[in-house]
Amino acid sequence: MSRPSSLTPSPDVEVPGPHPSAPPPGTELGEHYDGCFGCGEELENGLRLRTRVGEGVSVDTEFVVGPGHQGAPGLAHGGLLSCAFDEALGALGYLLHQPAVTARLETDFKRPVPVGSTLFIHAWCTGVEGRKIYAKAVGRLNAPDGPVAVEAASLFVAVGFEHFMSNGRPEDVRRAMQNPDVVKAARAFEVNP
Ligand SMILES: CCCCCCCC/C=C\CCCCCCCC(=O)SCCNC(=O)CCNC(=O)[C@H](O)C(C)(C)COP(=O)(O)OP(=O)(O)OC[C@H]1O[C@@H](n2cnc3c(N)ncnc32)[C@H](O)[C@@H]1OP(=O)(O)O
Repeated sequence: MSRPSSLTPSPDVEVPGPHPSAPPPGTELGEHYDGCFGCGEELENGLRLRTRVGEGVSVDTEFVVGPGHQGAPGLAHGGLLSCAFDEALGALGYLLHQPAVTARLETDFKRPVPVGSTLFIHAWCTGVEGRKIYAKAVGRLNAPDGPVAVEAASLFVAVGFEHFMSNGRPEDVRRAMQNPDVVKAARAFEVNP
């Protein structure tokens, strides 16, 4: 099936503000699920990213690149950098109070990212059209105003909670639903698990 390739919304699209009950700027969002490779706090080999709410529908995420994240010797693996961006962009759904999944993610690698560096990722929503949530992100080296190393653009598609319930491996879904934090995350989206 052919898909439109653009990751840019129509010029007249509305750029939404945060949902009235979205957490205020500065709030740390915490993990949305302990098995998440991007944000799971206890996941041994995960990225363990922490994300803070920014102004409007935006977030800031820091990725500390460690020796377990290498592609070439001493340099971050591009796929893991894309993963960090997927996580940061996905967190915008919290501010819109809308569960959503990545449909497209485009990543531009502009500079090498060495092990030991911190990538400061800023992600923001650029528009919502029906179920389609457009967003962009930029990653800067070692400081929020450091040189740009990575840029990303994405299209997320809004889904209902049943997307996770009916597509996830049943034992993982059952285990997740026993975790009060996941139930709390689901409630934060005002969906009924
Ligand atoms: C029980 C416990 C649960 C715990 C959970 C707690 C809450 C957590 C909530 C949130 C966590 C956030 C976590 C962030 C982590 C990172 C996010 C990820 O990595 S997500 C994983 C990777 N992504 C997928 O697995 C998607 C797989 N794809 C799909 O499921 C479908 O393709 C889906 C939902 C994306 C679309 O399918 P359709 O059938 O619902 O809808 P259609 O009609 O195809 O698309 C809707 C519109 O979007 C466009 N579209 C869809 N895909 C497109 C594409 N690839 N490129 C361009 N446009 C596309 C279409 O053209 C259509 O546009 P027009 O409305 O007609 O204008």
